[in-house]
Amino acid sequence: MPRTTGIWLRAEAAPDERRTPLVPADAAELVAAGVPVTVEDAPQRAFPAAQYARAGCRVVPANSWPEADPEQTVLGLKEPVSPPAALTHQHVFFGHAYRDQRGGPALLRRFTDGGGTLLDLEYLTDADGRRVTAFGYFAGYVGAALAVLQQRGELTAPLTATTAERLDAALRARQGGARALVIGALGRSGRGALRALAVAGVPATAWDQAETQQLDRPALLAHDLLVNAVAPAAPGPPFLTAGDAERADRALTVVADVTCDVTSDRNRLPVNDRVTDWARPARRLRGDPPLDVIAVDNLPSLLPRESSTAFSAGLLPHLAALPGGSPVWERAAAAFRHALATTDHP
Ligand SMILES: NC(=O)c1ccc[n+]([C@@H]2O[C@H](COP(=O)([O-])OP(=O)(O)OC[C@H]3O[C@@H](n4cnc5c(N)ncnc54)[C@H](O)[C@@H]3O)[C@@H](O)[C@H]2O)c1
Repeated sequence: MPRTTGIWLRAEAAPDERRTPLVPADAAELVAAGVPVTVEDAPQRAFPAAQYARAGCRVVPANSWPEADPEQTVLGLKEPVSPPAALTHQHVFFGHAYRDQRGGPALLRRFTDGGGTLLDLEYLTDADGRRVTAFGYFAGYVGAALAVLQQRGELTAPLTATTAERLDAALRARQGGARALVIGALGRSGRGALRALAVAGVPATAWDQAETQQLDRPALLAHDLLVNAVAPAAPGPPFLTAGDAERADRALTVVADVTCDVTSDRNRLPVNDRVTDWARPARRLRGDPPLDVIAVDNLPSLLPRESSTAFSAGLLPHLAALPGGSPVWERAAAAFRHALATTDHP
């Protein structure tokens, strides 16, 4: 059963990663509950170290986590950079290592070399298998917002981190002017997308699994915007084909691919085969009529404060339970053990 004597919040390695899995207000709650919290100073984090200090956390230099007491749990969002290669602690972060993902075996090797444990944030689930916390809502919200702005000719590059207040204001500045379809509308990203479209005054059709069993292609192509927010469990027929893209009578001009499964066999939008980025968020696939795709794979990072606050709120009760262990953490540990046993990681 995973346990801990305290939480050590790492600085993120990526210089443009401003999000955090634990915000100062929630760190204060952990401290008040008797869980010691150590926070690495990270200038790019959307929440200054001083706020953590006021919350009762000990602030230490960035990248000092290898010196953490062995019983501490090291918390972050993405894989810690070397050195050290061998990971000895109990770590909590998104490993993206259990489903044949690139870099997965190398990460698992770091754990077997050091004897540490990964409690992967993606595998923190309740008894029904639902994730206890995720960034999906803000991914969908930002993805749909970018699609609306692109369709209005108002999307400016490069993208920079912003706030929901500013993004809402940009969406409200003009109302309507398009019709949108959200696929995966019942999920976290889908709900976020519907909210952005409501703020923009853009009428939205909501489809989920029931509506894509027999895809109504003409209905799909009659929408100006398409937001793909599905989390496909298996490969399946495309939502949009090259033939659809060639049609001169389509209304569809902007696709926001929140799912971003671009290189996987589950990609339901095979007309696009690559992600876009903050420098060039929209890529033109066809010219006349235009068809643009937005496939940014780190959308929640554009709203670092809001997405961190929501994510941290979901994680807080589980961090509070970690010192004594809980079924959520045990399931994450079991997923790690299963990955170690079934993944070749020479
Ligand atoms: N681009 C980014 O920055 C970013 C960030 C976070 C998540 N994501 C991705 O967004 C996707 C959605 O994440 P989520 O948290 O909203 O997942 P979720 O599980 O909350 O929701 C997924 C929804 O898709 C629906 N769905 C699955 N297959 C479908 C199909 N064939 N047709 C119609 N609907 C279908 C499900 O019923 C569910 O309602 C995931 O692939 C996730 O990895 C992307």
